[in-house]
Amino acid sequence: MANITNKHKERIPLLKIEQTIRRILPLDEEAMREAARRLDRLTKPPGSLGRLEELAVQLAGITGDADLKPMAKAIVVMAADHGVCEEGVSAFPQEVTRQMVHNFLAGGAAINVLARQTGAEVVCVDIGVKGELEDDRLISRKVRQGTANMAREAAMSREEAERAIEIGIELAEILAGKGIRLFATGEMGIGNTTPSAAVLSVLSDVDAEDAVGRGTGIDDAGMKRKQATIRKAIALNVPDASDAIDVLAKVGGLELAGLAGLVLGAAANRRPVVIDGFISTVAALAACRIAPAAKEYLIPSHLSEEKGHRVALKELGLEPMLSLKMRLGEGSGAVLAFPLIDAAGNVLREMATFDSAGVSRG
Ligand SMILES: O=C(O)c1ccc[n+]([C@@H]2O[C@H](COP(=O)([O-])O)[C@@H](O)[C@H]2O)c1
Ligand SMILES: Cc1cc2nc[nH]c2cc1C
Repeated sequence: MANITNKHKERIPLLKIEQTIRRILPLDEEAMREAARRLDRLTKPPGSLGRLEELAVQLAGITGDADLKPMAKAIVVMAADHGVCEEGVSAFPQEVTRQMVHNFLAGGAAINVLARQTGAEVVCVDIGVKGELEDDRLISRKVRQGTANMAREAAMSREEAERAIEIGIELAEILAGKGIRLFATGEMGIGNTTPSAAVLSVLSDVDAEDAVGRGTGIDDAGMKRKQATIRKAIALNVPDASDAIDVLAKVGGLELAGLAGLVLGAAANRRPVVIDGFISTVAALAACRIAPAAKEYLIPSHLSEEKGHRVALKELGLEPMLSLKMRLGEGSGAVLAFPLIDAAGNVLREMATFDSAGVSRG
């Protein structure tokens, strides 16, 4: 079992994580072969639909069924705060996290607009926002009131990181049980590009400079502070690169751990999960270090402008489908990939074959 030491085996949260890891199976090769055979009978030169064909084969492998059905979709937006904001690493104040949660719930954020356009549900989760949030439409799963400042101490305890992962797993299970067939990762957390860069730096063994970007738009002096803060946090906390849960706990964030759990839960339930920008991709990377088999369940969406995103995608071997100069987060890029994923299913389901249409093969 990947990255699980005996020392922690007795604990209940880890048992849940461990059970989930065991449930993540390789893709169904027979369903993939069947989808590929069908694609080759359709009225087009073989392979001419490129990425759409790859997507169709992957979806068949994930779901175990070459009859691709229309998919109910949900974007899970995990919101949390970051003690490291004390170091002056974001262009925006911390209270924007809570304010944006209200905006998500009221339906006024970019993710709400884009989700409506694709008929997808936005599920907003408080996994660690500072302050109280009372709203029936919010999924309240606060693990703690934001992380601690990782430049001074561990961002959270191992138990808290495990709890956040478990919350992500549980949400995937609940939503899958309610008929959701396609997941997307989304997040909101002022300051979260800093822990994301720290986690990436440790997991991919790259220098802070290559992992760090401007986030919400910090200036050059802020960039230098970000790099120095990440180096300091890593030197102080000494995260174990071979143990992604340790890395998430020491220099990560609650929404990062929650999204890692969502990826694991989606994969264990044989559901594809569309990965948004920088923060989401780092969370997916952590999930794949916990359970390498989860990788096959990931669908990349866009290339974020955030500098470290390329590094994180490369580490996962993922090639984004869109490049829109976006750097918003919230799941906005992932949702924009939904029509492409639907298109893959539609061509497999609806296109005529050479035989049925009376078209000659080459
Ligand atoms: O998804 C991305 O690639 C992305 C890139 C830059 C910023 N963000 C969003 O901006 C916030 C983090 O930026 P910062 O500067 O506060 O670390 C957080 O709420 C993210 O959703 C998101
Ligand atoms: C306004 C605002 C909206 C966001 N959405 C995701 N991250 C964000 C950061 C800010 C600052």
